[in-house]
Amino acid sequence: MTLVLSACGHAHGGVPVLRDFHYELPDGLTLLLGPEGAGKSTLLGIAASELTPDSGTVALDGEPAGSHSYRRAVGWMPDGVMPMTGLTAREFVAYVGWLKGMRRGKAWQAAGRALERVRLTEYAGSRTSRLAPDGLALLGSATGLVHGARVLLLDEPTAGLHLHHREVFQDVLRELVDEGDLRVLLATADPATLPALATDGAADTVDTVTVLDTDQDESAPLYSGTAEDFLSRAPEGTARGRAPAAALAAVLGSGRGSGRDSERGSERGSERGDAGPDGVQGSGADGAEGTAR
Ligand SMILES: Nc1ncnc2c1ncn2[C@@H]1O[C@H](COP(=O)(O)OP(=O)(O)OP(=O)(O)O)[C@@H](O)[C@H]1O
Repeated sequence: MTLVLSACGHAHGGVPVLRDFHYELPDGLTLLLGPEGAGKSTLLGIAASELTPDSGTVALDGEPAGSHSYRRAVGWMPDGVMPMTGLTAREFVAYVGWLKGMRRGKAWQAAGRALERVRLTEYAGSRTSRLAPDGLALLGSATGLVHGARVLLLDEPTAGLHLHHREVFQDVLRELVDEGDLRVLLATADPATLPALATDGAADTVDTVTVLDTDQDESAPLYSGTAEDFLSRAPEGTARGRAPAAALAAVLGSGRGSGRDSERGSERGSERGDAGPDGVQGSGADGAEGTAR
């Protein structure tokens, strides 16, 4: 099962974000990192067929994005789940299933199962407007799963959550991936989104880390590698808790040091007065499993 973006181009307001972009979603759980404006939401939106690329193709096992089977197979949780006043958690999830083309009865049954998978069964009858932020994040995942998704796309799902709730969310995601035929792509600007990255559980939790940057050549991610390889990019002696942020800074630093500033990157960089990521120069170990360009 493979979700592939081939030669995709997309511009916002005439400024290219992706150009001739190729991406194949890896197995398991992939963390998509990068600073604000790097194009993470754009990539997710295209993969979710919420955005139509200006050029190129998107397909899951040969089924084109936008087709009925593609939409059923790909679940998407956009940045920030808005509760629907008046609907219970189960009604909300069932409603999303119905929007995805399920019959009402099936959507209702599937909503119960989806809530169980994200550990929200006890809140099934609660109004969505009453759910705490962590409950909403889990609810968003349930809406992504209700229609039997094989790919789950999550945009900043844990923004603003306390550490404990991020840990619960991370454990739920890992369980979902380990249960079987599900790939997850989680986009965030914050490498501490999944607490495991800052502990020794990184390799068991995150399968792949992919990095986009504003300054990259838009045809491929700046970096893609295992969690272990990614963390090894942090300068030697970095405390484990700081390793995710330091590794990201190093990867971004090595990309920006390569002198391949894109049109978009140059524009964005000058807009922000951005002189580079925290002054960290990228070097790090050359992991065999990762690619940094
Ligand atoms: N609807 C839009 N109209 C105009 N420009 C947009 C639009 N959406 C995104 N952009 C611009 O495209 C670039 C990529 O945005 P995108 O949201 O994909 O990045 P991101 O990595 O997800 O950033 P963030 O974490 O801030 O959401 C940014 O410079 C952004 O300002």
